[in-house]
Amino acid sequence: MGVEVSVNGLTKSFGSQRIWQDVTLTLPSGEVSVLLGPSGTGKSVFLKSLIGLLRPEQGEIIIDGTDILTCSEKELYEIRKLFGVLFQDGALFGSMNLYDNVAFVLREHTRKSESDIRKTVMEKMELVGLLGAEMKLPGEISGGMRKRAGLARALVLDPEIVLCDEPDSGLDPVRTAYLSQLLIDINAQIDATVLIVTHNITVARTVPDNLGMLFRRRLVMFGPREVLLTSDEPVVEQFLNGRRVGPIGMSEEKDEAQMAEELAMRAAGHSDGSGDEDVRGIVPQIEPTPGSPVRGAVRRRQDRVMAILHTLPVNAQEGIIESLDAETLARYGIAPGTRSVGAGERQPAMAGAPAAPSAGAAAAAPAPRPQPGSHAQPGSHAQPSPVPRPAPPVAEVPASPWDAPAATTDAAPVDGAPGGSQDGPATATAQRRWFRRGGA
Ligand SMILES: Nc1ncnc2c1ncn2[C@@H]1O[C@H](COP(=O)(O)OP(=O)(O)OP(=O)(O)O)[C@@H](O)[C@H]1O
Repeated sequence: MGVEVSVNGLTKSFGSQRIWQDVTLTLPSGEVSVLLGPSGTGKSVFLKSLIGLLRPEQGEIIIDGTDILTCSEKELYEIRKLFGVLFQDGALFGSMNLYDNVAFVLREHTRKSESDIRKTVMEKMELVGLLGAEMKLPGEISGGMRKRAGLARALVLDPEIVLCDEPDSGLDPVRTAYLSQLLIDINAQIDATVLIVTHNITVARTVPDNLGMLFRRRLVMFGPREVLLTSDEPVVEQFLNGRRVGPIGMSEEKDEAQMAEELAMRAAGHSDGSGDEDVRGIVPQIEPTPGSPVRGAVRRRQDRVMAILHTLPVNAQEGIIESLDAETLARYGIAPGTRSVGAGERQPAMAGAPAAPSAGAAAAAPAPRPQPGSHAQPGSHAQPSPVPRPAPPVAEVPASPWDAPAATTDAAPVDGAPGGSQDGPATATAQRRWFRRGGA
């Protein structure tokens, strides 16, 4: 199984240009995560930081128990061996055929014999559907095939963590759909932890187990896919719908006058650049091609998400519960007809939330609260909101730049019922007991 990547309070600047700050998230072992964000928000910088190619000035990146920002060069070298990276352009050597491009890594970094190298290269070429194209040069094949070749090369050292920088860039929607399927199939095959950076809304909606978004130098949210896909956060809503109206502007920042003008245009019937329909909502996730191994991440993620279900926004809870069959619901002690089990978005964070089954589980909750020893500071996500926004999320949920999470919410009672009715447990402890009993 792939290793967990835990990022705490990470801040990166180039000179006086702050790229992002106080980024805290965990990529759970073996799961697929997508990081979204408008152009220039530092997604590629984030990927490069994870692999130690760039050095954030603050925070921690814990991989396999090692903080790569403070470890020795030798340790970093070892940690890097865990990674396979698919760069935006495939980063293939133009003068080498695909076979040699893939073999290059093995020749450089291992002492394998040529016959062993051949075995591995052909295995990876088969995995990405390129058997028969080994002798072609990168310039002789399509963009989609180049991506596949780049992926074969990324997989050649059997990585435990796979980073993909805009795997869809330059691909048409059909090739993108094939590549999305391939990424899921590969995850099923090798059970690696995968992080994909993209702007592609379809990829974001259909591929990952977890979704996050960078905007205005902050991680707006990170958590189970259902949280972002049902979010009312204006910046998430705008991005997922690909519309002009919203906080994201052409050059990222947008002033109130422009916002007002765009709203007036929309009210007057001008298209805002999106389709008519709001595309938010939980759509089915791509499953491995029939005949592939079962994705180990699915069951692990289900256990993890169900353990934190009560902390998620109500919309996300409802979507998750709806997606489960009666037998699965029963396994988690959720009674038929239950729509949600926690006060979610209408409530502050619950005191002493139940222990998660693994470090990854807790950390993969959206924007976990800063822990002792973490560099993230309470309230550090605070930023004035330029637009009216819906009710604030729970402190454990979106680390939104629009919210100033109250440092004291940990101790606040939860006085709404699971599902938001008025007669439920009055405290977090009571709610936990209620959850264990299987709800109302
Ligand atoms: N090595 C570097 N030195 C100085 N500035 C850099 C460096 N690398 C990236 N930047 C700057 O960091 C910012 C974020 O760049 P990055 O490529 O990470 O954005 P992105 O979100 O991946 O964008 P896109 O979606 O367009 O690929 C940009 O302003 C870029 O110019």
